[in-house]
Amino acid sequence: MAKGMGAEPASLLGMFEGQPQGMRMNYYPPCWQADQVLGLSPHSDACGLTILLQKKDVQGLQVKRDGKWFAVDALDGALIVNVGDVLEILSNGKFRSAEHRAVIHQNTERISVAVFHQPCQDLIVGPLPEFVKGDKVRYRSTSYRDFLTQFLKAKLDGKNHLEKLKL
Ligand SMILES: O=C(O)CCC(=O)C(=O)O
Ligand SMILES: [Fe+2]
Repeated sequence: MAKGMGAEPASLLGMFEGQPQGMRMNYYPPCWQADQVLGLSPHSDACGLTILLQKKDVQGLQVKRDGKWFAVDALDGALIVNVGDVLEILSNGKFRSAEHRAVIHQNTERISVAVFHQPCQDLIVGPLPEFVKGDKVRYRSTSYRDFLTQFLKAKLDGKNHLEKLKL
């Protein structure tokens, strides 16, 4: 990904190599009021990259693009890769974290498994010079520990937690 943006691969690799990965298993039971509730509120993930496995044939993940929600096909055995907030900050906005949510169904349960690739908790996360180059710095720097704490403390609310870091 770094190469695609004209940066050294080592610039991003160094942030995530050997660092912890978190895993969350999401279980969405059927709900008779499925059209009135969400399984998971809109958010972007507070990590570098997320790799997501969905139970085959049961759609539920939606991503927001240009203000509209789009369903992501649940293909058998396919992994979905989502850009997280840390990658958006490090790349000075060249990569955008994916705003997403999960809907549920009236008669069918759904399961997904997300693996979050995180940087070291002590890392100061801010735009990397290689990604800023002639551009202006677009995000305030913060420690990953603080960013994650704020994210976990607040209710899921789209990309608001990231907006607060924008300059
Ligand atoms: O269930 C899904 O497809 C999405 C899960 C998710 O966004 C998450 O665990 O952060
Ligand atoms: Fe997520």
